Amino acid sequence: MDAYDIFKKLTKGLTFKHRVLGVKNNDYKIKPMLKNEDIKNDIDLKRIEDEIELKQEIESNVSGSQTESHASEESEDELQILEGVRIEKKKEKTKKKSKLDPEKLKKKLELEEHNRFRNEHGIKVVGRHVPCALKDFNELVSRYNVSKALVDTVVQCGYTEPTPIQRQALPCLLEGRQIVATAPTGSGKTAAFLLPLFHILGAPQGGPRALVLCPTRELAHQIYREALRLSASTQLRCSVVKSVKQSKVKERESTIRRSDVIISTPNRLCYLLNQDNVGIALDKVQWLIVDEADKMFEGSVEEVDTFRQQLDVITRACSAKLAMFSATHTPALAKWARHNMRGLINLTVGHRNAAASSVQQELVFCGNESGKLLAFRQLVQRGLRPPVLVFVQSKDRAKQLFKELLYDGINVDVIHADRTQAQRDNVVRSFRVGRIWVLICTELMGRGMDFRGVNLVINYDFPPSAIAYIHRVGRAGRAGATGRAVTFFTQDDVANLRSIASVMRQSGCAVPEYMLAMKQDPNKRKQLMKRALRRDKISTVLEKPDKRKLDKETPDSEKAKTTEEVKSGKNKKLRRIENNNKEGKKSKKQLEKGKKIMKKKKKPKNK
Ligand SMILES: Nc1ncnc2c1ncn2[C@@H]1O[C@H](COP(=O)(O)OP(=O)(O)OP(=O)(O)O)[C@@H](O)[C@H]1O
Repeated sequence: MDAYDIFKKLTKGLTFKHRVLGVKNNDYKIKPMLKNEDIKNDIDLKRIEDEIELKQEIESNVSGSQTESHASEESEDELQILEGVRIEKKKEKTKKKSKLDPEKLKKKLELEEHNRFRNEHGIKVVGRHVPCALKDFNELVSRYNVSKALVDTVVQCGYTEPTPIQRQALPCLLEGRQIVATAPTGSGKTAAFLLPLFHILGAPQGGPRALVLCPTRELAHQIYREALRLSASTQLRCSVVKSVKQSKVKERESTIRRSDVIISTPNRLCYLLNQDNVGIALDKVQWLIVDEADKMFEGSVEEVDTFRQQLDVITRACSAKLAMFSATHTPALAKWARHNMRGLINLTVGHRNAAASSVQQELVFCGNESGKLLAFRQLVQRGLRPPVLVFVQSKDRAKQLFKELLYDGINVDVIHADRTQAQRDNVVRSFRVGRIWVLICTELMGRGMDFRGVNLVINYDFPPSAIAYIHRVGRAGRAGATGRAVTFFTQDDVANLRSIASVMRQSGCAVPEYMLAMKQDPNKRKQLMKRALRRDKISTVLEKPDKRKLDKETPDSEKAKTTEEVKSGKNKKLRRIENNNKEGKKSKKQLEKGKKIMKKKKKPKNK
């Protein structure tokens, strides 16, 4: 009888749940007390291991529960089976038993249920002790003691059930957790941050006690309108920081002091904070909400007077909790949040950095600038269903396109930074009520703007980045509606074509394979982020070609020909002057010179 046989006899009836020797989490451990030189026994132990595994497999197939009871019956702490080989019962066994504690099991099942619910709504969370998502708005009353009147107002606004971002962001903010929330365009992020504020602030006290920052004045006004709607049942005072002319500074100061919630661009608020004669204190601010948060971290750290620096000024002026919201997420935002937000919860709905799946997207190759105008007019001919948003890359191009379309018989208007605030407000209002069918705009309107019923977005100029694309096309297909986005592109736009094609593919739209396989030049893409591409003027009137562009694009042979032509043109001119001189005719310059001399001569000497 060898060692293996003895071991087999002694361990009859015993079950080894996991592999023994060298494997973690085993219930029993064989502690080799052998000297290193005893190799034979070592080999035996290996064999024993394999045998035990096999036995265990067979036993568990016959009766799973029986094996459990066998193991539990064994009360000895240690089994001396061989000289030098000892089986030790692991102390962790009692711990494992406690895992089956009914309380813990209940909690575990509940957690699994919450995760399943989140998965159903495409919600992903990263963070510690994340509050569970809301089933419906009434839960706000039962779980968080939110006033019934506030919940009723929400329902009156037509919000019958919470959107996924609202399901998860509302409990987080109501439990005082700092969050970075990323959810698709048009998915109700505004209400997701306004509602908890109204509950937390309770009765009006002034302050201000909550700040909402966003990148544009238009968006600030839109958030303000939504805040007025949702806070109708409360006495809270919400204000938007309007123009900050020197004459109005004092007026703004008192409005801010009396308000509970302030909505502003970082720029305007910083301007007021920097005024010597203005005493705005942000020390009472409890919550700082940043909408379109990733926009605040665009550009490099070295750049001056950026949103990032303005945000730093504001966060230093108040010791508030932070919540960041956007449809897109960037590494710069993630880094800042990691360093500045304690107990952070990262909350994502759907795919990060994806276009809204409710928007049907297509790419149209137009060849060149005149091709774009032609493609646009073809779209109009086929019939546009207003309201339509048309994006161009600069205010000059917005003006040019407006001039072209003005007489095309469509109600068109334009909005850009060169228009006065009153004009901009007027245009937005007219577009909302349907007086304007086609609105030409720049990146100014790309983020956050919520125009009900926009069913077509035309990217007349290719977006400078995939992030800009996601926000632009997200002006259509909002709040559960469907929409369409058409993006024109020319040979000049290939730098960003692949990334935008990937975004389209991710949201389920058809894109040609070659676009996804294209090489991308990261330097060119970075340049495009800083400075927009130079494009030919939008015009049906033939213009002189841009000489600089011509020089770049014309091949050398062609260039030589062109230079020859220019030279011969110059020579022709010279020849004409020469001929004129020969014939005794004077050039214009010569005539003017002569006139001046004559005038001098005519001046009276005795003055
Ligand atoms: N629970 C809800 N049920 C129905 N509609 C809702 C709900 N919550 C918000 N909405 C509506 O959805 C639309 C889009 O909301 P909102 O502007 O807040 O979107 P967003 O996520 O901030 O979009 P963006 O990323 O473009 O800024 C609004 O018209 C709003 O009234």
